[in-house]
Amino acid sequence: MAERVYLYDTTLRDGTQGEGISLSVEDKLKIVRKLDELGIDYIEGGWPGSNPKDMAFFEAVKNVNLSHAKITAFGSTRRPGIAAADDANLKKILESGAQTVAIFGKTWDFHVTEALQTTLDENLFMISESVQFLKGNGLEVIFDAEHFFDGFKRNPDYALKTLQAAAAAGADCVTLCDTNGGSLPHEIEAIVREVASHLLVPIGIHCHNDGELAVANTLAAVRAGARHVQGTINGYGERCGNANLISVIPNLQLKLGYDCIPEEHLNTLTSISNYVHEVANQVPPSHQPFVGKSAFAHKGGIHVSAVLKHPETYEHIPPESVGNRRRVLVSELSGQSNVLYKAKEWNYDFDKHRNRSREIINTIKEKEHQGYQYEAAEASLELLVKQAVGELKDYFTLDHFKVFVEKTGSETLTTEAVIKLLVNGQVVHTAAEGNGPVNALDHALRKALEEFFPIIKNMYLSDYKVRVLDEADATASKVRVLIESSDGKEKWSTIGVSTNIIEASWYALIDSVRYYFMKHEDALKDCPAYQLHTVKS
Ligand SMILES: CC(=O)SCCNC(=O)CCNC(=O)[C@H](O)C(C)(C)COP(=O)(O)OP(=O)(O)OC[C@H]1O[C@@H](n2cnc3c(N)ncnc32)[C@H](O)[C@@H]1OP(=O)(O)O
Ligand SMILES: CC(=O)C(=O)O
Repeated sequence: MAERVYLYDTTLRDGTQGEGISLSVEDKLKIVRKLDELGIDYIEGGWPGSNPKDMAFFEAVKNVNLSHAKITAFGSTRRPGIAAADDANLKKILESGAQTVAIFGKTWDFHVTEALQTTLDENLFMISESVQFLKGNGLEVIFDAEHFFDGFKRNPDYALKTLQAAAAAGADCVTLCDTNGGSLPHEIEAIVREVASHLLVPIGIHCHNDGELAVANTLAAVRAGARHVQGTINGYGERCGNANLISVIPNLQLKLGYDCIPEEHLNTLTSISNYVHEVANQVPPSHQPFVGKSAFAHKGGIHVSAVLKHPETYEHIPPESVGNRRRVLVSELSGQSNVLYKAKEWNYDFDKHRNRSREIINTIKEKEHQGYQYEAAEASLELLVKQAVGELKDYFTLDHFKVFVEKTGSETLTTEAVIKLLVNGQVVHTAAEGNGPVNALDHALRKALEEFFPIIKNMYLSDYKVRVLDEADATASKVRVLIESSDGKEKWSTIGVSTNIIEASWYALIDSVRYYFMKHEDALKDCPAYQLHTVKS
């Protein structure tokens, strides 16, 4: 049977020490429910002695029905020179009602003399008396050995004495903290092994990510005997953050064979990570290992060709095991395999030998050379492929458009677009105003098409981005326009490139409309203009 590693989440405490992360009591309660469902053993809710919000959290969480997790309060050892029973922070911990507490104490002699400005002996008393006080009040006590690795490297005897003081006073677990986050995995592994040979009490690990090694250091500690792992969801935390539990968990469970959360919950990691990003108002980093949008996104043709044969050729785990999914990107770095994969994803009957995939890929490479970027505009890519295989319908053809922008004196600027189109052999001529050239073109295009394709009323443009491609050429340079559209249910992205921003926008705009029509061919059957020819490639 797999050995158990206990998970201790500090997103709500150390996580909120990260710049830009602030959680309301309600946010914290939402995250608590998710972490409990996931199977986290301990959830550190905050520091009751720090602020009224954290205290309010401990009050509110009493009404949350948890199936597994223990709510933990955080605090420090007593201040120097006073009795533990008189220490305001320790009293607040008791007041919080939490049954488990993590208190941090100094283990690095330099911190004792410089930060606490007390004696090494007094610090040992502060640790043991604080632990005894909390144990005497019936709490489960985790001692967070702050700066343990830095302390041990400078003065191993004293650092060990601090742990022994906590253990002798009854601490249920001593957690070794790489507080400054600068240790290396081999150091962590050796030091944890050494400590484990001196202590009987369970050992925990708490790593910061200043050397980008928090996850690696956590795994090294577990290999050396730590069985209690602290971290945060998505690695939020002071400075560069904490060990990211979203990465620690699958590494421990899938790679090292430990038992952390129920097997069947592993595939909720992606949704939990996104949920916490959402609650914390953070944009999920697409490159986040295991759960990011790009974590299983294959771009290079060589990779895609192999993944189509055997996914494990370029995937360290099956994406579904953590609730993620494989994606294939098409770009100038693609081979035919990328196009074949996408065609299959779009349910096209596509064959390497029959369907000119070589020509398609060459067109894509040429267009990317001109400035297109299809990985950001899959709807335009799908249109390109569909047209190349002769299946794209000719919904409308442009005869011409004109855009007028007028500004007189202090009058408000006005914009008007005039469009002449051919729809199913019929000439349509319309004009419309807008609050800018693209908006006016969009209005005029809709006006022209509405009579023939009433479903166009269901879609709208939801985002518009412009990027100048050759900045050195200033106003003469090419621009790339990306338009995101939506019908309230789906979203799709289209692209246009030109030296003229209005022309680039037009290309992206008509791709957006053509894509919507293509995806709703069934609904088009009831439209007056549905006798369409296919577009010649
Ligand atoms: C490694 C970690 O991440 S520990 C967690 C750090 N998190 C936080 O600091 C967030 C919450 N903190 C707070 O709300 C406040 O700092 C409080 C309420 C805890 C303290 O506020 P204040 O009383 O105004 O003190 P201040 O923050 O200025 O200084 C910290 C004090 O704690 C003392 N202290 C630091 N570590 C310890 C410890 N392990 N045990 C006892 N006292 C400690 C410091 O020596 C300093 O004392 P001093 O005021 O006599 O110089
Ligand atoms: C306790 C803690 O957060 C640290 O030492 O980093």
